[in-house]
Parts: sequence; C-alpha cells; structure tokens
Amino acid sequence: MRETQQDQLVMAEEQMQQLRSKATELLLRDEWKEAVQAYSHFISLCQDQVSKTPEDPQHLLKLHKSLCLALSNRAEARSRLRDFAEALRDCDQALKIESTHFKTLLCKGKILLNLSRYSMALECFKTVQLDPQANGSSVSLNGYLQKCKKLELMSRTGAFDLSEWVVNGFRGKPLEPAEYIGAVQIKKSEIRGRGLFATKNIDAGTLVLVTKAVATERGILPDQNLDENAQLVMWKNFTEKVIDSGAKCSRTRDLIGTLSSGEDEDELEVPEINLFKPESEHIGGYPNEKLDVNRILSILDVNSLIEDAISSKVLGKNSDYYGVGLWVLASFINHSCVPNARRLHVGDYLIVHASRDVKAGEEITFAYFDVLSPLDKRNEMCKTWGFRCDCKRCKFEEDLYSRQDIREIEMGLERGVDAGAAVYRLEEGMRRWTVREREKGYLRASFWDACCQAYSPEKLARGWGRRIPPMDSVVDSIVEAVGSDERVLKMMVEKLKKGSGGVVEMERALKLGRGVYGKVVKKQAMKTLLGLGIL
Ligand SMILES: C[S@@+](CC[C@H](N)C(=O)[O-])C[C@H]1O[C@@H](n2cnc3c(N)ncnc32)[C@H](O)[C@@H]1O
Repeated sequence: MRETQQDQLVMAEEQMQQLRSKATELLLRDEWKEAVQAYSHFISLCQDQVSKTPEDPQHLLKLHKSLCLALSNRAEARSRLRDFAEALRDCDQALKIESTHFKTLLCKGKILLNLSRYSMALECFKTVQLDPQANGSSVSLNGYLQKCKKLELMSRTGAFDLSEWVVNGFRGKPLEPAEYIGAVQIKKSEIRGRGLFATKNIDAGTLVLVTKAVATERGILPDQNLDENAQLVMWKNFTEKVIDSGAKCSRTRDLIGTLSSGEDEDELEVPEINLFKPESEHIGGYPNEKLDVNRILSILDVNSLIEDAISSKVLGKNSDYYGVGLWVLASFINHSCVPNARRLHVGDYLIVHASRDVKAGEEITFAYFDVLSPLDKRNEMCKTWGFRCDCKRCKFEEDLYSRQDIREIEMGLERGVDAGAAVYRLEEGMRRWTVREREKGYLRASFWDACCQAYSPEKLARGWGRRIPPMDSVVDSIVEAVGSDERVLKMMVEKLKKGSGGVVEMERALKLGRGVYGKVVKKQAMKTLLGLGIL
C-alpha cells in the first residue's frame, strides 16, 4: 500500500516530536555531546520538512519556530562543550529566523562574553533587555549587562583593580579581567625575530596587555624533578587542549599560526596588532594548511609559558604548584636579561605590566627565567629554552667575563668568601674598568646574592657599609637595569621596617611595588601588602 503525503507528514512529525523530547531531556541532563547529536538530527529533519512544505504558511511557521528553538538549544549545548565557533553559527542561523529570539540572544551574548568580544556581547544583552520576556529573568540579565559594561570599559582603558584579591593573600576568586592591549605594536626585533614594542612612553606599573590563554593545564607536582611522569601527563593534556581549541575555532588556529615554531624566526611575517583584538573576526593570510600537529607541538615548545605562581613566591604557599599555558599575544614578547616588563597570572589571564619606565619605541621584554643571576647560570637557563640570549647585558658581560678579576670574585664566592668583600672587590673593579653607570646595574644584578648579603644589617654593622656604595644607589641601579623584583623590594621594605627611612623611602618602596605588582594593586593595598600599613 502506498503511503499518502499526509501519512508521511504525520510520520515525520511523530519522529520529530520524539527526537525533540529526547534532545530536551539530554539537554536537561547536561549531556551536551548527546544533546548536540539529537538536535542535529532534529534540525536536519526539520529543514527537510521546510523544503517539502512551501505552500502551507501555518505549517511553515510552526516548523520555523521549532527550527529556531532547536538551533538555539544546540548552540547552548555546543557552548557548554566550548565549541564557540559552531555555537555562534547556530545562534546566527536561529536569529535569521527570528531576529529577536530571546533565548538565542542570551546564549549569543554569553558566548561573545566568553570570547572577550565585549561590545558585541553588550549589544546582544541590550537587545534582549527590550524583550518583554526579559522581565522574568531581569536579575541574571542585569548581571550580564553590568558585567559586560565593566569588562568593555576595562578592555578600552585597562582600568583594573586587583587590590582586594592581592590583599586577601591571592585567595578567593579574583576579579575577572578583560582582555586589553595597551600602547604596543609588533615589529622586527633586534634581539630575534619579531617583538612587542611600546608606541608611547609607559611608566612603571602601567598595563601593557591582558590576554586570555588558548589553553592551560595545572596541577600539583610534589617533587618536580622526581615527578617527570606527572609532568609528561600534564604536557600531553595541555597539547591536546591546544590542538582541540585550534580545531574548534579557525580564528584561534589562525592566531596560533602566526607564532614562531623556532625555524627561520628572522624571516617570519610581522602581524598587525589589531589581529589580536578579540573583536576582530578573521585574520586570514597565514599558511594554516601547514598548521599540523607537529607544527603546533613545535610552536608550543617555543611559546608555552610556565605560570609564575606569585602567591608561592610572595606568601611561600603552593610551592608545588605547576601550571603551563599558551597566551598568543604575549608569545611575541622576547626575553631579555634587562627586562622592562613583568607578568602576573590571574586565572586564565596573563597580565603584563611595565616593571620600569619604558620609552616610546623601546622593545617590551620580560624575563623567561631569573635574571638576578650570573652570566653562566643565565646561559644554562637559556639553553633549556633552546636559544642563546642576544640581549645587551649578555653581550656586555660576555666581553667582561673574559677578565680574570671577575672570575676570581666568582670563585671567591664559591669558596665562601665574605659577601661584603666580594661586593667591595666588584665595585673597585668596575671603577678600574670604567664601567658606565647603567652597566654597573647589570653586574650588580649578576652578583645579586652577594649584594643582598652585603647589605644585611650584620654585614653593614661589621663595617662594609662605609666601604661599599649606599644600598639605595645599588638598588636603583639594579632596578634601572632589570626592573623591579620582589627580592629587591623586600630588601627595601626591611630597611624601612627597621625605621631607617621616612616618607621619601616609603614612596620609593611603593614605586618598586608598582613595578613588581603593577598598578592593578592600588596604593593602600600595596601598603598593606608590603606590611607598611602601620607606618
Ligand atoms: C616566545 S618567542 C618570542 C617571539 C619571537 N621572537 C617571534 O618572532 O615570534 C621565543 C623565541 O624568541 C627568540 N628569543 C626570545 N628572546 C631571545 C633572546 N633574548 N635572545 C635570542 N633569542 C630570543 C628565541 O628564538 C625563542 O625561542
């Protein structure tokens, strides 16, 4: 018996009804992957029906409504799976059917917020607000609107305040930062390949950029040397996450494709800074067909950063903590042993600020490893990064380290010679070798451990104080060379706490603090952090 057209329609309707119920159930049970599959099936059936019933406007309207809702729900499920690109496509398709569809606009706004496209998200939430349905959910909608406005303002101005989180000992949930790009551009670097450059004068503490990770992986490694296996597992998870992010989003893939894989770095194209602004849709022009897994792995080798758990350094907590991540724009920042910027990790965000005053045109650099260490040690650390440092301090010290006197000071320290005597010898040497003021900072930073001990109250009391330069000028020259550092700051604060210093010294310590933590920590919070609140 031949089925009539009507019978076929009824059967299709029944099948769609069943699929819709199943998909809704899966969505309610948070089974996102299965929900996407069920909705995909439903959507293709629905689209099929739309193409078959062009004459019945009532039925067509009903089908379009079902299609719109299914696309919206699939977008929700996809966004939960962090497949934002496909989720956005679903939203746009649904909005083509019904341009003010409440649920879709809300979903699209949340996805855009997640992608740091604040002004577009704001537009979505504003349109949602006009819908009469919005009254019922005004509390959460208002929350999104306020959050979006705040983030949009932050991303334009870089006005962050992390004071509360810092004062609470880096505990609790920090304020969510917005992505931000300050006065910088990417150019060819004299150090190697491309680098990030200041387009204006930037003073110490000012934000340079805030950027969200493509992916991160974190864990506690009780003993980093012994637990190589755990590190390998983390690295594997991390690379999988990066590959997955690239597979899900062509923009992410394109951006990863701009990064160096370590080969022919000086020949690489110099991308426009605007490409890295989250609101810019497509970048194109990069040979991404070459972005296979092997290339991604090489890119990760060159560009992944280990998270600096500031709380572990400052508060002595979480010292077992290990985190690795890829932050695309920050990957253009070269290393220098005379860095002028520092990084701070807040959640998945990397915040870079100037650690000393930077002049327009100067390259922004941060330290990939501890630069308050001597040349040999820095060379070793550089090796693990797979390059030979081409910064001006290394060049200067390489020439100087051929001198026997420097070697003797080093050997003396290894033998346990008094740190005050070593610093005295270094200062005498620098006078004889007519080392310029700026370069004195380089060498003092190289002999930081000795300087630090030499300026301890006990050593000073034993008479070294009169024979070596005043601590303030040594600190100034080190900070001028390598920017602020928490150990230098600590030395200054200890001096202040001993009562040797007034308002001027306090201002100096606060300026150093700004260089270490950035202006994201406001003055009062900085005083509390430095333990100077009572002064
Ligand atoms: C994260 S990338 C920095 C950006 C890179 N220059 C580019 O063009 O994409 C790290 C790579 O930059 C180069 N590099 C960074 N700092 C350097 C330095 N101080 N000396 C020599 N090469 C450096 C090395 O090749 C390193 O593997």
